[in-house]
Amino acid sequence: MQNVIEVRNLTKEYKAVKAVDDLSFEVQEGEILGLLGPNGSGKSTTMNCILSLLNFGSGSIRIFGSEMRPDAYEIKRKIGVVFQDVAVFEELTVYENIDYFCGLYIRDKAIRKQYIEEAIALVGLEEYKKFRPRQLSGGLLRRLNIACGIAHKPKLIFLDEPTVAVDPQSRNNILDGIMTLRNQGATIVYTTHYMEEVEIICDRVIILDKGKILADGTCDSLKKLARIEEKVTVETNALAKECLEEIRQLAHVDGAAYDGQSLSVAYRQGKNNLIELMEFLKKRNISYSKIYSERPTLNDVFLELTGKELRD
Ligand SMILES: Nc1ncnc2c1ncn2[C@@H]1O[C@H](COP(=O)(O)OP(=O)(O)OP(=O)(O)O)[C@@H](O)[C@H]1O
Repeated sequence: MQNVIEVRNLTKEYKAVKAVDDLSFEVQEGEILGLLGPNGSGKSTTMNCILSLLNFGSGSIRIFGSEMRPDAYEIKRKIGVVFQDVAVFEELTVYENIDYFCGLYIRDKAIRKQYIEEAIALVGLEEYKKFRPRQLSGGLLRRLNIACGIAHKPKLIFLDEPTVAVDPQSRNNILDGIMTLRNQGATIVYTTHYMEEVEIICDRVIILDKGKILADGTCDSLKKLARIEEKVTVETNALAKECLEEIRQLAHVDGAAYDGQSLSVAYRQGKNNLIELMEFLKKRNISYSKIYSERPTLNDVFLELTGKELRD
C-alpha cells in the first residue's frame, strides 16, 4: 500500500521546548490513524507541521509522494482539515456554509451541488439545510464543521478532536461518517481524548509523549504491550485492610486497590485468576454484589506508557 504521509526525523522547537523530537512515521493509504498523547505531547504541532502551517527546524514531510511545502497547492487541494474550534459563517445557512467551503475547490456548479448533498447526508444534516449556525445544537454544529471540511472529497483528512462535548447521537453520527469516508478511500489522521473512539474507528494508533513516539501499532498489538493481562473488579464494602494485603500476595497479582466499595486487582498472567479470587473471598467470608474480569484496555496501556490518563 502507498504511503500517503511520510514524516522523517521531524524536529520542532519553541525556544527551550522541543515540541516534536526527531519524529518519523508514515500513514498508509486508506488508514484511519489515531494520534494520541497527553496534553502538550506534540500532536497539534505535528499536525501543523504536516500541513505546512508551521515551519520546523529539521526533518522532511512528504505527502502523496511529494515534498510538502507552504506553496504545495496541488497537495493542499487534496487535503481536508477539521479543526477543533468550529469555524463557520453565522450569516450563512448550513447549505450555504458547505457551498462556500466546497466552492473554494470545486468550480463546477452541478458537481458542487452533488458534493454538498453528499456531505449533508454523510453527517445527517438533511433536516437542517436552511438553519443558521446559531439555531444548531453543539453536536449539529460540529457535524456542520465536518461537512465544511470534507465536502470537496479530499483524499487526506485531518480531524482534530471532532467529538469534544457532543451528544451521543452526534458522536455516533460523526464516527460513522468518518468510517464511511475511509471506506470511500480517504486516509484519515484523527486526534481525540476518547479512547473508546480510538478502539472503534482507528486502524492504527500512535501514542506520542514529549514529542516522541512511545508506541505505534493496531489497538490489539498495543494492548499486548500492557504489563498486566487481566483486571478483576469486585464490588464489596466488606474488605478488611489485612485481606487487601493478602490479595496483593496472591499468585500473578501485579497490584490491588480498594476504595471502600470496589476492589480492583491487576494480574500479570491471565489464567484462573477470577476463580482463585472467588475462592479466596469465600474462605474469608467476604460477601460481594458483583465480580467481573476484563482484559487490559488501550487506556491501561496509555497509562502505563505515559503515566497519565488520556482524559485529564
Ligand atoms: N506557540 C507556542 N509557543 C511556545 N510553546 C508552544 C507553542 N505551541 C506549543 N508549544 C509547546 O509545545 C509542546 C507541544 O504542544 P502541542 O500543542 O503540540 O501539544 P498537544 O499534544 O497538541 O496538546 P493538547 O492535547 O493540549 O492540544 C507543549 O509543551 C506546548 O507548551
